[in-house]
Amino acid sequence: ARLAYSAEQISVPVCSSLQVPALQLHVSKTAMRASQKDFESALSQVKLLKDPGNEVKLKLYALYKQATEGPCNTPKPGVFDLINKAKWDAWNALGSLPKETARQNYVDLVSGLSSSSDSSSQVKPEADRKQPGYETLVVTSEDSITKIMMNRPAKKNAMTTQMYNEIMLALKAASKDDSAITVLTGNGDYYSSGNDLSNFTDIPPEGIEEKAKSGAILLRDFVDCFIDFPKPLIAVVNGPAVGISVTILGLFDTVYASNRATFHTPFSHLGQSPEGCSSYTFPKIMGPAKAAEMLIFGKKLTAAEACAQGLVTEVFPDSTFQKEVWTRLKAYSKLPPNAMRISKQVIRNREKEKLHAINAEESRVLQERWLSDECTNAVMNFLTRKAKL
Ligand SMILES: CCCCC/C=C/C(=O)SCCNC(=O)CCNC(=O)[C@H](O)C(C)(C)COP(=O)(O)OP(=O)(O)OC[C@H]1O[C@@H](n2cnc3c(N)ncnc32)[C@H](O)[C@@H]1OP(=O)(O)O
Repeated sequence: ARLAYSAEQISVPVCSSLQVPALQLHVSKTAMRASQKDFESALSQVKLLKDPGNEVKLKLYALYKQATEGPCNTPKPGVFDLINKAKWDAWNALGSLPKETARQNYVDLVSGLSSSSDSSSQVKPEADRKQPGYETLVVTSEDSITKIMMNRPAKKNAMTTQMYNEIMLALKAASKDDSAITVLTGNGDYYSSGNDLSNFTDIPPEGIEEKAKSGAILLRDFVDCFIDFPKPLIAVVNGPAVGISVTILGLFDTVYASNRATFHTPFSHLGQSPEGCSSYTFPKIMGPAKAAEMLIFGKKLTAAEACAQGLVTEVFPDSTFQKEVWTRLKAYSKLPPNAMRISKQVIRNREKEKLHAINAEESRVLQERWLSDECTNAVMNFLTRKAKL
């Protein structure tokens, strides 16, 4: 019955009954001097507040009636007269609360609502809301949404070792913060161009084998964070996506894409092999034949194709992408967070162990691939391509 009340249904009767001239208030003279002024000012203030929701409006209604008329003195409305019954119940629940106390409680409630609406209406610029400690990301939390934005637009958000580590940190923090949902997105024209190929040039003194080994550990830890992430995880794919930024999409709960986005995993071209659990999630999502075309032959999909094949949830025109997606996400973020988290667990938990094993295997195979001539030549070709032009 509570859910059946719209804000409008409640607000009309509650607000109209608040518009009672102050002179009609039957309060004692001593109490009047101190708090009638406050009460009157609270009555004016309440009209300026943002809709505080039905529960608060019922409290306000009950306190107002108690303050002005005393204990509930009208017959109980019928069971199907839902709104009037809820109002009557709220008033009746105040029992024999003295009028003065009810008036004071009303004033306190309005004052609390005013200060919280003041602070929530002050929208800070993104720079102020930005969480500190990240160099390759911009991480912000508001409206119960933690947004992790890859922030190397000049390099098409290519993922450096530092970015992998920062994304893991941000995901771990988001899993414990009070946000309901978490979003990964990219700054600039790309979502991400995948692994930063210059990662391969940073060879430690212990040699290339050690580099491949630490790369495989990093990859495994990184993908594990996505497998284990406990809250709804949404990719807002603002532009083209390449390599690992595509493969991990199979571990997200929802993928929204701009119609400018493309999805490309050129592993064979790079002498590499699939990661991000895509060797399992892609055939499951799109069937083995379509998955093979992407993962073995590097076929690039448009956003519409990726959506038709189930990798993308919905595609939006680029001109309205941000507005439409964030409006929707803000609405989703208001859903009960525990229910969303539990639903995700029910959907994902039985696969977790399998996904961890797949991740370990893919990382092991890639570790070997990174030492191959095919991979070394492809990476060198990319890194020297401009010099050759
Ligand atoms: C440890 C975990 C490992 C996980 C294994 C992951 C595997 C993968 O992700 S495989 C996929 C790797 N990515 C690629 O192969 C993409 C390589 N990049 C490109 O093909 C192109 O840059 C492009 C198609 C993404 C964009 O082309 P274009 O519009 O022509 O722009 P530029 O090439 O001029 O790029 C601007 C700037 O950014 C640098 N850059 C872009 N992507 C990467 C990258 N993935 N790695 C390193 N650098 C990248 C590019 O070199 C340009 O830099 P400047 O020349 O200094 O301006």
